[in-house]
Amino acid sequence: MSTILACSNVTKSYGKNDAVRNLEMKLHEHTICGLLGRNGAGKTTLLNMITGSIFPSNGQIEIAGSRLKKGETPQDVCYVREKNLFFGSAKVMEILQLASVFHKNWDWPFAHKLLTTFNLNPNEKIRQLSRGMESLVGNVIGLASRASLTIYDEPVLGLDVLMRERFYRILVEDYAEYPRTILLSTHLIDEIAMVVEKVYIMDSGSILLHDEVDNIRDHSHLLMGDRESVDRFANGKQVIYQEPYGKGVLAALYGALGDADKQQAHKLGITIEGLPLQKFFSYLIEGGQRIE
Ligand SMILES: Nc1ncnc2c1ncn2[C@@H]1O[C@H](COP(=O)(O)OP(=O)(O)OP(=O)(O)O)[C@@H](O)[C@H]1O
Repeated sequence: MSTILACSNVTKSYGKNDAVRNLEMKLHEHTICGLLGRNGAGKTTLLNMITGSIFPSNGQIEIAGSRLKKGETPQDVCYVREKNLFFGSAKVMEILQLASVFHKNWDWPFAHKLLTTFNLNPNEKIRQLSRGMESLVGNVIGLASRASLTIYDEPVLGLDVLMRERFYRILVEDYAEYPRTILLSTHLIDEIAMVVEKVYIMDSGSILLHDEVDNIRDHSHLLMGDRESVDRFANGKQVIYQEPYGKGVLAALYGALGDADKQQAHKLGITIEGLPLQKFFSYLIEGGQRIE
């Protein structure tokens, strides 16, 4: 599988603060990925660098094998920002017409169909739209562009549950027909767990963990039991977080557990549960461990 995006040792500093620090990241062609991180983790800064809006203080970014130069906007990349930069006085259709010029794979019949699906009036002015409707205009552009690399920063912000589900469904269906690389940055983790194949978890400007969602699901476990038993069981395993729980302890563990482990846990009176992605994310961030 070829690499569409490679960030090597990327840092972006603002004064003494690094918004992104020594970040390494590779995205392969034809995957849907999630970028997760709490407020201020550096996600938007990273996306702005990948899409050429700002330039790294250090390191390099390659898109489809070409090193991104200062002031350059990468070709065949579509960036749907959290805060769109659309002109308020422009009509929805005018915004789409402008976007279509920049994307060689733009699909007009699909764009028209999406306007209907998302209940958007092409003649309405941007300033007359609700927050959710404005997000949807960005999402129509992201979908209809069919760019080799499409990046969404909080694409479902302000959308009701019906529209969120509709957006995710169309994204997955269209991706199946027109495979490309899609990166979704969001705080709504459990929602995208159904959509993405791989996640990148970011904290304090760098990637704490990247893995397939299925791997994370198989490898993340929540243990509950008395402290001594949990400590014994967890010895030699990767504990990402621990806290007191009633009279005992609760521990989040990352790694494969076989039948022998499960039998041992049973003997020790330890209960083991799976962890939803959102919970795994919280424990990983709280524990602050990097997983290689
Ligand atoms: N132009 C700027 N000047 C100074 N500091 C900045 C600037 N842009 C971002 N930062 C800082 O860099 C850090 C990362 O910000 P960034 O917006 O990338 O985070 P984020 O992960 O996108 O957060 P959120 O989820 O809240 O949108 C923050 O501490 C922020 O204050």
